[in-house]
Amino acid sequence: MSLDQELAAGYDEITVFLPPGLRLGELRADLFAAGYRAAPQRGAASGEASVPDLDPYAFQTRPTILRRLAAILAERLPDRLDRLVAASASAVPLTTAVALHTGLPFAVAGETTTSESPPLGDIHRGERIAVLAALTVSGDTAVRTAALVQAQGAEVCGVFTAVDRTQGASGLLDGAELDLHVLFPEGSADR
Ligand SMILES: O=C(O)c1cc(=O)[nH]c(=O)n1[C@@H]1O[C@H](COP(=O)(O)O)[C@@H](O)[C@H]1O
Repeated sequence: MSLDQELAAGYDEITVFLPPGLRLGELRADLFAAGYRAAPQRGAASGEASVPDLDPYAFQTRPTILRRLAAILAERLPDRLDRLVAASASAVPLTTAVALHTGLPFAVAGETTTSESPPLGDIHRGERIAVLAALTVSGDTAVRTAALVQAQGAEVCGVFTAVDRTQGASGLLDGAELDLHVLFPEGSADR
């Protein structure tokens, strides 16, 4: 059975009959299988040990994955949150899904976002905000987004990412005094 057939046949609802560990394990396998599939191999041309790219759109554009991801991430958000902010365009599908799941409004930061051109959508002074990413690598995008949110006078209550490629984001966010919450830290076993 192909990945497409398996995902189409599989349930995508959270069910009380599935233990949480199994639920997470199945989502992890589906997410990485979809994310690596179409992605090019970094370093392959230069002869270095190749590391596959992970395409955040490939796993977020499957409703069976996105719906479960949003439900699980929503459970991990802190209480008394006022808003979500997507750290980049590639975090918009996940942020939209979590917003629908929780009822929280959201704003979007993009590559062109600067202090003169703040994230799209409302952000109000004093709000408690979670920054959402589909994927963190160096953590730079998340840190820049958090700084822009803070520049609007809002409080960043953590950065939540579906996947961290374990290539430095936790150190960078630590240095910026931001809490990084990772659903799936990428390991060699995921490839
Ligand atoms: O830029 C990357 O290194 C990257 C590698 C990869 O495998 N997949 C991938 O999506 N990216 C990009 O990495 C961004 C986040 O990178 P950092 O800002 O370094 O955390 C994402 O928004 C993607 O645009």
